Amino acid sequence: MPDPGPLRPTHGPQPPTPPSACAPPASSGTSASDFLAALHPPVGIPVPSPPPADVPPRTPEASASDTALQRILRGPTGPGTSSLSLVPRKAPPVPDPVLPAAAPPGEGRAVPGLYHHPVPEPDPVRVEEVSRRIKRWAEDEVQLYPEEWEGQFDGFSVGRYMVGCHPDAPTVDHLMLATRLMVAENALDDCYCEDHGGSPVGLGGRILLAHTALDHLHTTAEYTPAWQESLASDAPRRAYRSAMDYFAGAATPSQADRYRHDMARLHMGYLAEAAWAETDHLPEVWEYLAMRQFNNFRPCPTITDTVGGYELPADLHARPDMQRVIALAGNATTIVNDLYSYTKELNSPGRHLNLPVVIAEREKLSPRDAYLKAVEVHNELMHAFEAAAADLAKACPVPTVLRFLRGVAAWVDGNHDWHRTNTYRYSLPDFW
Ligand SMILES: CC(C)=CCC/C(C)=C(\C)COP(=O)(O)OP(=O)(O)O
Ligand SMILES: [Mg+2]
Repeated sequence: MPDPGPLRPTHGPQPPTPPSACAPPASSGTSASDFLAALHPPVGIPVPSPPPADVPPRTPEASASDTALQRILRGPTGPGTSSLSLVPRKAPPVPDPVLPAAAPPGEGRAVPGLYHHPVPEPDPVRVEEVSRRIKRWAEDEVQLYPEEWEGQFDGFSVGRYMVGCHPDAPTVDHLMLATRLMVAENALDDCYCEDHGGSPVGLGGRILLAHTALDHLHTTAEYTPAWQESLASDAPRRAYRSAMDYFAGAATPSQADRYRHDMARLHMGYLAEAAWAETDHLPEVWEYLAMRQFNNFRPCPTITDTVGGYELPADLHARPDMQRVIALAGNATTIVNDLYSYTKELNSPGRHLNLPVVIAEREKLSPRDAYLKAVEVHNELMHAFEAAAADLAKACPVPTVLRFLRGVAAWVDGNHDWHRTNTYRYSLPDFW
């Protein structure tokens, strides 16, 4: 392990980046395809299994949806897309003898036909250390959960999640920045919105007050103490405040502000979902996708530079093409959640919106066909993300942009791997 160095990114005084900073240097040679190829070095994990050969005879409706499944498994078919196919078209490639360690294939199955990139097994030494430290933080620093929720906390496997999503973090201290925030974000979702006492009723008030743990109240001397006390008054607020204090101590002011903005987006998404639940409104598919662009993992990949110990300058982060990359990455990762948490959410009380459920109801498809269509939506988002990232890498091949794009892509892949392997939390439907 190299010398950990300081936790705060090396940002120093930086002049604003002139637009010309993105002009490709004559010698860079960066092309969109070079960038894509370097993003996903091969790892020794088998591609998702195609459907078994001994399927029972199918009805005409099932045959039509099989065609959809085959299309997903086949992958894109245009010129130059053969490397994107999920089933071998010719002879299988010769295995690389020096592949990184593979996750045991028995630990959770990928959604068949889902376009994704396998990742190396997260470093077990780091996973163990992050898991140990996050439990101490949760129990001793923020009193996150009552004893009876300990099993669920452990089953969430946040250490494996964050080590897998941030392979370039220089130290465990850097990984802890992301891990605390991930735990805090989930604590608020569970306790305010979902199955640990959450409800759509009154959610706006609760979320706004919790948001002040991230974006502080600046008010008069008379009212400041009551606000300060409120930050210790429930587990989500204790977790938000502590996780944000650690994060802001390591981030630059603009990185901390980026995170606040992304969390405001997330909170707006929670509120739209809650408003629809209160009125039993079933959104159109595109409306659901718009809500899910906000109720979204976005705040997690966008801290990849702070966790990596460097800074993507604010003006490069704000570029419309970077914003598109980030939005597509967030959307693909969040639809991954909809697919893996489908059966968990079907079994939860009431109607829990997720993409397959909304497609089934709005487009009058069977649960299986709706699920397969949701896989196709995901795959299109993933391909759009990769194309947008490759275009941006070509248009702006500066080191921080390239590293940030790689960090976001690593987060996307690590997120998929965590969902695939978290069989404590998720299980696939019986559609194949
Ligand atoms: C970590 C983070 C920023 C979470 C915010 C939004 C969120 C909880 C998700 C995108 C996960 O979706 P969902 O609430 O459906 O989670 P589960 O399916 O219950 O795991
Ligand atoms: Mg879900």
